[in-house]
Amino acid sequence: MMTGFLKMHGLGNDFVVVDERVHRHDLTPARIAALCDRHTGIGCDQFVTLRPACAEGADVFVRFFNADGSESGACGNASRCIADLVARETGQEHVGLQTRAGVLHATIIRPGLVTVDMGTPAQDWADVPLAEAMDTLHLPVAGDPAAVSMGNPHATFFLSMPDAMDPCVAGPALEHHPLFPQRANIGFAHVTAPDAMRLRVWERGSGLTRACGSGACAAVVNAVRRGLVERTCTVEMDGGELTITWREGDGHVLMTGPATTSFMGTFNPEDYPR
Ligand SMILES: N[C@H](CCC[C@H](N)C(=O)O)C(=O)O
Repeated sequence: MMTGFLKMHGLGNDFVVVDERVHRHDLTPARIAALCDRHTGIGCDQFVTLRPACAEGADVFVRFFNADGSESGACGNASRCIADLVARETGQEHVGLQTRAGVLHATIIRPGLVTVDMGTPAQDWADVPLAEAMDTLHLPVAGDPAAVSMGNPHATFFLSMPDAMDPCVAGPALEHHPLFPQRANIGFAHVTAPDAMRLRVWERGSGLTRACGSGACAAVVNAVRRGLVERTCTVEMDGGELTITWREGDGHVLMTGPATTSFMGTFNPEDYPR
């Protein structure tokens, strides 16, 4: 049976979205990885499935998979895209997204521009599973990263020079470093003003992407904790900008940016390995 999909992106971080709210499709991790391949599949950074929500306040249950078929608890850019999609279907201004990391609340500012409340960051290194707490001395690159979970594990390196480190060189070794038993998304940030930074992210399971929403949230939280930026900060990535606010009071992280639909298509799952 043919399976329909939507191709969407947030700042060039691109997604194949399969709607399983009516029919389940036979999507194994190997099949997802094959579909994500840019040469022999559809091609995307993340594969997203939609199922009926079963949590209070949620309109849809969203799952995020990386290009290698592994699953992630969070994906900021895809969360904006799915909120935009549900809003277009229902006319709602507020959309609840059930994810593996909890229910996220999104607000449509206008079609194609969405704020997602990414929830509260987990405390520093404590919530990013580490093999040995705080032992960052033996990392393959120089630096003193800060780690935080936004529903998925992130480490941010703060660079004194813009683009001082090539994410494609440093990223893979750090992603797979024994320090991170669940692997990690690795951000390389350079603060350019009290309210602005440049960021590139080597993503766990997907490699270098043009933008990473949860990575931008993590970078701002880590930078605020180190006194490097204000609580509202613009994050410039290769694909464009997000505005991140780490709200005082309840400590929620708000991410605002675009959500774009590229095209619709169909594929036959049986053409891909199971
Ligand atoms: N691109 C996503 C992050 C995917 C995270 C994933 N690579 C992992 O945690 O394994 C974002 O916009 O937040």
